[in-house]
Formats: sequence, C-alpha cells, structure tokens
Amino acid sequence: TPVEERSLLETGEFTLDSVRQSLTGQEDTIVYRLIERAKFPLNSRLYDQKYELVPGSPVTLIQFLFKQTEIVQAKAGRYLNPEETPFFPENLPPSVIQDRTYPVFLHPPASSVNVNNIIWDVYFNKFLPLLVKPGDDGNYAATSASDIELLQALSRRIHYGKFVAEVKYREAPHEYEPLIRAKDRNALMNLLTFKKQEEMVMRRVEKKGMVFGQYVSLNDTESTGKYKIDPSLVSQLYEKWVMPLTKDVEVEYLLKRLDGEQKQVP
Ligand SMILES: C=C(O[C@@H]1C=C(C(=O)O)C=C[C@H]1O)C(=O)O
Repeated sequence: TPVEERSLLETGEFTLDSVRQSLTGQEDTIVYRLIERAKFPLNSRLYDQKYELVPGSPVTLIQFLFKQTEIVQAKAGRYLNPEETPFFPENLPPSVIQDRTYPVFLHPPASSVNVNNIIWDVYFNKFLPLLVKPGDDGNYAATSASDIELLQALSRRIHYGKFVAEVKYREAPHEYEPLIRAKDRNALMNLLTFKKQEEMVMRRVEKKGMVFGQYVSLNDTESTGKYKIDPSLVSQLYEKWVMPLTKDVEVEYLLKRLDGEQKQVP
C-alpha cells in the first residue's frame, strides 16, 4: 500500500515526512468530497433555523443530522481514534464494539485541542457559498450527508496539526520549550511555519482539482477545458483556511505541550 494511504497509527512511524505524506493522502479525500458537494446547489434551508425543518427543536437540520451521525459513529468507536475530533462532543455515547487500542503518540493534556466550531463557521459562512451554485433542489438528505463527509475530512486534516506539532516538538524541544513557557504565540507560529512547503501544497491541491475534476469522455480529442470545481478554489481554500487553521492547531497544541510535565532542573 502506498504510504499515503496507510494510517500512521498502524505503522507508528511518525516523522515529519510520514506526517506530511498522510496530509498529502488526505488532500485526495478532500478534493473528491468537494467535487461531490458541488453536485448540489446551496440548499440553504438546511442551515437556517427559521424554516424549522426539525419540528419543535431550536436547531438547524444540518446540526440535527450531524449530531445524530456522530452519535452513531461514536458507537462504532470513531472518536477513540486520536485522528478524529467530534463537532458535537457533548454527551457522545461510548463505543458498543470491542475496539482496538491506539498507541499513545500525542501528549495527553494537549490532545484535546478542538477547533471544529471555527471550521463549522468558516465552512458554512465563507467557503460553501463559493463552492456551490445558489438554489434549492430539496435534496436535503444527500446534501447534508455530503456536507458531513466533507467537514469530517477537513476537520481530520486540520487537527492533524497535533501530530505535526508533536513531531516538530520532539525534533527540537530546546527550541520550542522557551517559547512555550513564554506563551509566545507569534514566535511559535514562526518556528513551525515552512513557507516553501505551504506553496508546494497549494500547487499540488490545485493540480488535484484539475486532475480529479476532469470531465472524462471516450472521445480523446474532446476536451472542454472545464472542471467540475474551480481548481483555484481548492488552493484558495487551503491558503485562506485549511493551512492557517492547521497551524493554529499546532500552536494551541504546543502551548499545552508542557502541561503536566515536571519542570526541568536547570
Ligand atoms: C503542516 C505543517 O506545518 C505548517 C502548515 C502547513 C500545512 O498546513 O500544509 C505546511 C507547512 C507549515 O507551514 C508542515 O510543516 O507540514
């Protein structure tokens, strides 16, 4: 199996390289799911409580369906996996199946970082209107299923920042520790940022938007030059939100990285 497709929790080989390979594999999932969501129009009634699509409840239909989905998936053990972060963590039921155990790689006090409320807000208020055409086809069940899968893929990618941060910390603890103790967010952000890597990611996801978003025809000479989603929108999504939020997760994780750890004797 290509390394991009294996879970690092399976192999236990966490290095900056292997973590980046996992992020690369996750790009494929994100681009496929963008293409799937773009098949439906906005369907804004799903996201607007005033239509009261869930009778007698103060929540939007998407909130209702998302929470119910997480409840079912929690029973299957989804959130025992440290790569997964719930959007509605309150009162999730325990897993009903005998689950495998996961190796502990993350620093436990820092592993609970959760920015899903920000991902939710950015997705519905800023990004979705750019991705889809306006309108309402009433296809709420399929549209919400598509939103849920896409949001879960984005959340998994962004929260992978925890694994990235742990790897970077272990590679250079003496560089990180003073900044963590000083709670210096800006200096931490600078230390963990690799501009060249970010530019590569942006170019690659745009290319994936082109390759995965082609219209396939049996007639070789026929090329419409059109794509199922705008490839530059994919790199915009990464530049404006996915990478900055991944780095926020890295910073938040690092700020908690020394919690519960004994102070070193100088
Ligand atoms: C995830 C990393 O940390 C930062 C975030 C990146 C991203 O979100 O793709 C890329 C480079 C770094 O600035 C990394 O170094 O790979």
